[in-house]
Amino acid sequence: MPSLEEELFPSTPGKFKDRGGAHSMNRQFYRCFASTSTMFLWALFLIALTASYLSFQSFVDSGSRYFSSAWGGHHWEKQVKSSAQIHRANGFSVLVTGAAGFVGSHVSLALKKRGDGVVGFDNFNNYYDPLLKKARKALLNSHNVFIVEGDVNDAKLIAKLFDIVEFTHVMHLAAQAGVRYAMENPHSYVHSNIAGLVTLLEACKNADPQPAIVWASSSSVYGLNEDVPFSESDRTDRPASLYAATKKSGEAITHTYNHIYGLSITGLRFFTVYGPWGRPDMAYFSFTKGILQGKPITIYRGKNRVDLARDFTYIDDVVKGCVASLDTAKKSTGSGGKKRGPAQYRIFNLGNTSPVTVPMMVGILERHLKVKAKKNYVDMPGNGDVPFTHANISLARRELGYKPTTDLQTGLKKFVKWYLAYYGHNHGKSVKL
Ligand SMILES: O=C(O)[C@H]1O[C@H](OP(=O)(O)OP(=O)(O)OC[C@H]2O[C@@H](n3ccc(=O)[nH]c3=O)[C@H](O)[C@@H]2O)[C@H](O)[C@@H](O)[C@@H]1O
Repeated sequence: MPSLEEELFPSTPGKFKDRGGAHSMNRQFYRCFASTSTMFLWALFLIALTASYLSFQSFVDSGSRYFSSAWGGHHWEKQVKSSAQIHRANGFSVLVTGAAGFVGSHVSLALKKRGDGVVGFDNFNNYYDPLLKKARKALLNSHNVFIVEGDVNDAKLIAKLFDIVEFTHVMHLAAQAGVRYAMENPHSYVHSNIAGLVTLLEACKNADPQPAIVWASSSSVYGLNEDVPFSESDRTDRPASLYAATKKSGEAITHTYNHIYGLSITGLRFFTVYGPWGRPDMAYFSFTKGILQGKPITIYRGKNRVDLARDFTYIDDVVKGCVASLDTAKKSTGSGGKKRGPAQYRIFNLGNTSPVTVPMMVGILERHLKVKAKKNYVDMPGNGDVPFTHANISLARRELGYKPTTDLQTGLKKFVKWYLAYYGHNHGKSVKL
C-alpha cells in the first residue's frame, strides 16, 4: 500500500498511476482533510517543503559554482592573482578562455613564457577526452598558469575575475568546436558560441578599464563561397553548418559590442589548425589513432569524386598570429559600459595558403607512422562540410606580420612524434579518444 505522500506527490510524474479513478481520489482527499489534526500536519508539511525549496534556491543563487566547479575564497583568489602577475615591462594581463583546449593551451604557454600574466578559464567539458584537457592543464600549472574551472555562461564568476584582476586583454578561445557534431548537438553551439560569447562581452563591456578582445572565429564562415583564396572581404552569409552559423553570428555580435560600447575586437578565422596536443575529434588525429589500431578510416569525397582539401595550419604559426593580434590590438575606448570613441574592429584569416587534399594528408601520416591505412572512401554526407578551404593571408601578413612557416609534412611529423610519446607505442589500443 503506497503512503499518502507517494499518492499525492509521485516522485516520477511519468509514473503516476490513477488507481481507482477520479471518484476514489476524491474519497481519499476527503478522508485526508477530514480531521483538523491531519490538516495541521499537512500545513506543517507544506511549510517545511516551502522552506527547503527556498533554501535550495538561495543555495543555487549563491553561486552556480556549486554545480560546475568550486571557486572563490582566499586561496583561490591568491592563485588567480599570482597567475595574472606580469613579469615583463609593458606586459599584458590576459584572460584566456578555453585554456585547456588545443589552441588555448598553446597560446597561454606562449604568453606566460614571454612574461605576460595569464589566467586560464575552461569548463573541461567532455566533447572529447577530458583527460587530455587535464593533461594540458597540468602542463600549464607546471608553468604557473592557473586555470579557473567554469563556464563562459557563468556571469558571476567572470565578473568576479574582473573584480580581482585588471585584465588588459581577453583571448577568447572557449567554444563548441567541430563542424559535423553540430548536427548531433546543435544547442551546445548556441550555448557556447553565442550565449557564452554574449556573457563574456557583457563582462568586458562593464569592466573598467575595458580589455581588448581577440577571439576565435573560423574559416567555416566562408561556407559555400567559391572564390579562392578566401579573403576577409568575401561573402560570409552562406554558412554550410550550424557551427559556421554560430561563428558568423559571433562576428556580428562582436561588431555590435565594438560599435555600441567601444570594445576593441579582433576576430581570427582559423583554418583547420593541427599539431601536438591537438583535438582528438579532428580528422588528422582520429586517422592517426585508426591507422595505428589497424582500423579502417573513412575518407570523404566531394561531388564527382573530387578530393576534399584543407588549408591545414600548424599550431605554432597560429599561436604567432594570436600573439601578434594581442600585440597590435588597440585599447578599448569605453569604460564601465559607456563608449568614449570609435574602437578598433578587425578580422583576419590565419591560414597556411597551401591547401592539401585529405588523401594526401593520409599519405603523409602513413609515411610518418610507417603503417598503411585501411581506407574507406565515401561520398561526403550532407553534414555541413565544405569541399575545400584556402586562405588569403595578405591582410594578416601586412597588419600582424603573420608568416606561416610550417608545411603539412613537417607539422604532421611533429604531431606524430607527440602522439607516440603521449599515448605510447602501443598503437593507442588502450587509449579512449
Ligand atoms: O577551419 C576551421 O575553421 C575548422 O577546422 C576544422 O574543421 P575541418 O576542416 O572540418 O577539420 P576536420 O574535422 O579535421 O576535417 C578535415 C577534413 O577531413 C575530412 N574528414 C573528416 C572526418 C572523417 O572521418 N573523414 C574525412 O574525410 C573532412 O571532410 C575535411 O575535409 C575544425 O574541426 C573546426 O573546429 C574549425 O573551425
